[in-house]
Amino acid sequence: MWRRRPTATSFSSLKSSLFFTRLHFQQASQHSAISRLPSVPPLQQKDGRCPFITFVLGGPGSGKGTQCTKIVETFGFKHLSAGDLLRREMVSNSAYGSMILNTIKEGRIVPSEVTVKLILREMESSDNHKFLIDGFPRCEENRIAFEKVAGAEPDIVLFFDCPEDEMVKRVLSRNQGRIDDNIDTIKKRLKVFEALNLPVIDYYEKKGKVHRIKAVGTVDEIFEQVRPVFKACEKTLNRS
Ligand SMILES: Nc1ncnc2c1ncn2[C@@H]1O[C@H](COP(=O)(O)OP(=O)(O)OP(=O)(O)O)[C@@H](O)[C@H]1O
Ligand SMILES: Nc1ccn([C@@H]2O[C@H](COP(=O)(O)O)[C@@H](O)[C@H]2O)c(=O)n1
Repeated sequence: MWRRRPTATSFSSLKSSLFFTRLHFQQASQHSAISRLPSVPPLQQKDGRCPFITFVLGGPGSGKGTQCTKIVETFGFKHLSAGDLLRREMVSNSAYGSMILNTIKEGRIVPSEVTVKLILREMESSDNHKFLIDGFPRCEENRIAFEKVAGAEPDIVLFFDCPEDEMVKRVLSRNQGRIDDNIDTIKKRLKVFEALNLPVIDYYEKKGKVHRIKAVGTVDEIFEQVRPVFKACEKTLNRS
């Protein structure tokens, strides 16, 4: 369970949904607008612990979800896939349902207000303090909104670096009935990844937080690059 200090800002106190939606469509002006949001004190768990946050990034089909499953098994993290949370919200009779459906179909990015709220709700209801936040932040708006609202930065960022042709091949053979696993949407998702997600990776690279994983080879071979990243921060993982 999580507790926020009394001064922490919640979404309800952040201007309005319209504010975030407008930001989504006005990438150029978003940074100055979001940067005016008040910062909040860092989230702390009920037992006084701070969460260990890993952002898991990479293009569509780069293998993020597959590797997260192995990290959960080996290191006991809680896996939060932003895409899964949005798909669950989409089919839950939520007011956001049709907006999420259309956005995913088009390979675009759902406004941060929605996604950050879903992620924080999961974090707040978890007893775990180690989180893999998979497929988030997808753009600078996501990143800034999370950092402002959660009052936290990731401890580390994993970037699964995979050639485009391999990502396309994997997505097209995933066969899970996803509405965005078709060639037209994949092309759009790849463009969005390059234009909006790579700048986030660059941002964290400059802060020395990115661990770049060459995401080719078998699942086990790739995991052998991932394992030492978490081994190296075992002390921090068990911090109190
Ligand atoms: N190393 C690998 N070699 C071959 N196939 C893989 C590998 N890793 C994952 N896959 C397969 O590729 C597909 C995409 O993997 P996964 O769902 O983990 O990617 P993702 O990055 O989470 O994708 P998305 O962002 O689209 O949700 C899955 O069918 C998965 O089984
Ligand atoms: N932060 C995010 C994450 C995802 N989306 C939308 O969901 C789609 C599927 O995401 P996966 O991570 O499961 O591939 C993605 O293409 C986006 O439309 C989002 O908006 N914001």
